[in-house]
Amino acid sequence: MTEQQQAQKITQVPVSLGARGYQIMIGEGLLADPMPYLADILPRPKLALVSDDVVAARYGPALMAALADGGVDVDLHVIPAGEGSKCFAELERLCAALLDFGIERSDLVMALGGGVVGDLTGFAASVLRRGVGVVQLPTTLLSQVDSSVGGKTGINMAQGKNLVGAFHQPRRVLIDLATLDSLPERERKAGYAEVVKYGLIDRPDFFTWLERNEAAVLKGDKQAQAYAVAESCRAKAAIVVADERESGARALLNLGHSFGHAIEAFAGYDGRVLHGEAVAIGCQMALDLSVVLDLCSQADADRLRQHLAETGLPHRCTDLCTGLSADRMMDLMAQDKKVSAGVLTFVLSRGIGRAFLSRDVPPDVLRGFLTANLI
Ligand SMILES: NC(=O)c1ccc[n+]([C@@H]2O[C@H](COP(=O)([O-])OP(=O)(O)OC[C@H]3O[C@@H](n4cnc5c(N)ncnc54)[C@H](O)[C@@H]3O)[C@@H](O)[C@H]2O)c1
Ligand SMILES: O=C(O)C(=O)C[C@@H](O)[C@H](O)[C@H](O)COP(=O)(O)O
Ligand SMILES: [Zn+2]
Repeated sequence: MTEQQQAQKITQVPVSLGARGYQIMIGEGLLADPMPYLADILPRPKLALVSDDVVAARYGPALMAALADGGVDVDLHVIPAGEGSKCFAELERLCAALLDFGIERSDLVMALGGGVVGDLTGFAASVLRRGVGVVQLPTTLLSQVDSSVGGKTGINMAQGKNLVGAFHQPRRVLIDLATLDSLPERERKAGYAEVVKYGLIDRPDFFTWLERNEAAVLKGDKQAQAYAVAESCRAKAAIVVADERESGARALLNLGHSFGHAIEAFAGYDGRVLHGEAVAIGCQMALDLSVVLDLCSQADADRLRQHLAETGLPHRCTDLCTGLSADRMMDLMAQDKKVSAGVLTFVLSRGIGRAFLSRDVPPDVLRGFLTANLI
């Protein structure tokens, strides 16, 4: 770590994937002076920056000025904010803009924004000239703790979330905690659901820490945010390193997502249900289903319910998604990428911090559970 990084209290989390490995750099104010964290990987003094209209307006000018001061000429492409931009039309527009910019195979594209910008830009980078580099500059809590790390990229289809995509690891992830200060409260809470997910998967002590520090994280205490973001990145990196392309353990990161993605697809990607909100509901449903299957104690499922309620996150499907029937939910869940030979691999739980994968959920039990929890 350089002297400047030490002075600025930068936390580094490595994602040790050999030739595809990279550093996650976490600190406050990194985007105000990004060159020290990028100079070693910039191929030429020209790069493409992708953002959404909200983030571009707020953070684009200062970032571009800082890069210009460092001698880097930036070409900005702006997409409309919101989940609706994870679609073929925006992908095509972005690819055309990057080709017009003159993107070369050795170039880097920078994604400045939340998971929508990161997933779309990462996917474009994975296919342009069969693969150009991408740097993630995540500006939402969700993207800082989850989507910027691990290389999953993609777009949505009417049939389901992220059904067209690729694995494409970033070259670097720069997390500026200062950007969280302008994030709307609802978005902060939604991102917090993915933080809670890591506690539920395999970090029970982290879950206990979150129970005591959730208000500090959400209200903007920088020390608490730095710890929560770094611990989340460490949790995700450990799983990604063990199973980069989800042939096994990485599916644990999908805790709550089989239910959550079905809820998002039903709602139609129009902002009515945010990804993190759907994940909060999905995590609660995963633990409640585990109780029904006699795998998890009622006390642990209730502990999660209480934590989500205290946070102000939705935790019942009916909180956000009325009219979704058990049959429709089962149809939507059939599109889950964890389905093989027609059987869905569920992420279930034996308690807080004890998630595991199961292909043994009887369809009639699932139907009964959904019927009791929907509409
Ligand atoms: N690739 C992965 O591993 C992965 C992991 C988790 C989620 N995701 C995906 O991420 C997406 C959700 O990402 P998200 O929650 O970041 O949503 P988002 O990208 O839609 O951002 C949320 C909203 O906040 C605004 N915003 C962003 N940063 C801001 C800031 N600093 N200040 C003010 N406003 C700001 C955006 O303009 C947008 O309106 C979903 O599509 C989900 O599927 C992907
Ligand atoms: O990185 C992963 O692996 C995850 O599953 C992280 C999830 O939070 C994220 O929402 C991811 O995009 C879901 O992946 P998918 O393959 O189920 O679409
Ligand atoms: Zn997610």
